[in-house]
Amino acid sequence: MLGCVCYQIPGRGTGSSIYMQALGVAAVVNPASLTARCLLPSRAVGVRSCSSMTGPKTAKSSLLFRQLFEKESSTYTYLLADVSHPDRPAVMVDPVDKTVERDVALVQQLGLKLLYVVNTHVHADHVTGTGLLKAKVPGVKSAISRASDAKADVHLDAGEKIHFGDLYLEVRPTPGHTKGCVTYVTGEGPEQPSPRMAFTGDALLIRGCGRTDFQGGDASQLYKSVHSQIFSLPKDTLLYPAHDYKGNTVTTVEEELQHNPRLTKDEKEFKRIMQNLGLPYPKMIDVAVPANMVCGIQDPVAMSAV
Ligand SMILES: N[C@@H](CCC(=O)N[C@@H](CSS)C(=O)NCC(=O)O)C(=O)O
Repeated sequence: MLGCVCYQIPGRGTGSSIYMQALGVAAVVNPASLTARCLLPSRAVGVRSCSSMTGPKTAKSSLLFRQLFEKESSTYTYLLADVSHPDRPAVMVDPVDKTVERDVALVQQLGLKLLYVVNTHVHADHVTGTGLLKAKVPGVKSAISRASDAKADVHLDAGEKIHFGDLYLEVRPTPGHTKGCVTYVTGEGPEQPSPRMAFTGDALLIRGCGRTDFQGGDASQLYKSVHSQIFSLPKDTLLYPAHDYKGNTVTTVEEELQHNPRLTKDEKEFKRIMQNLGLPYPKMIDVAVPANMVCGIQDPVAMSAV
């Protein structure tokens, strides 16, 4: 596990809490007081009624953020929570079955209420922890893109928002590594984390990108997805991938626009690079894909005993 020390930095912004990860770059500040608003679209996940949103709010949203690592598959799991909200509601992105005990313990220790476990896509290299988390944490809902065709409690479409307290993640479709890949991006606005943060799954890796040779992969589509949905974000947006094989933890749009050895090329050259990666298939692909199409629950009878 990398960087799980939480620092609270006083005196920044207008009294808001800042939580900073030890090894990551993420420093999340929400300086502005919330004002009366009703931004939730009817398709938003975690919809609250507009009446509960009226009237000025004086509380400030503070993001608690953790980047967690599973070493066998080099997978990052992310935990986000609104710790200004009395319920401390939380969302987990891309958990791994092997580290669910650790993740549940962390959620409990931090006093969080886990609302959603969301996946960026149907992973091919590890079994998601989603099913185990659903069994261990009462009330938690699984979510994945509708385009993935995978089973889940909530199917997400482009532009939908996953709300946790006063914070949210926006769903951006980024197919190409798989047909159902999405990137989750923190909200836009004065009360949302700044800089923004994007959880890119395997669409964008640090100085790389997801392979495109199975699960509906398509190099042209991936190129367009990354350029239109990720590189169009503000330059300082922090990018958090689902994997890193070299010990990196985070990058930015600006860094990848300058230094990504694949995605800085034109589309033709990108396709040529992707056709010649020569990577062996992930060792667990035959187990992982069918398991992840059902949120990691391969045997419902066995799971009911968990
Ligand atoms: N060796 C690993 C799998 C490594 C791999 O193929 N990673 C994928 C993401 S997980 S499907 C990938 O897209 N890699 C791109 C790259 O450039 O490395 C295993 O056997 O599990």
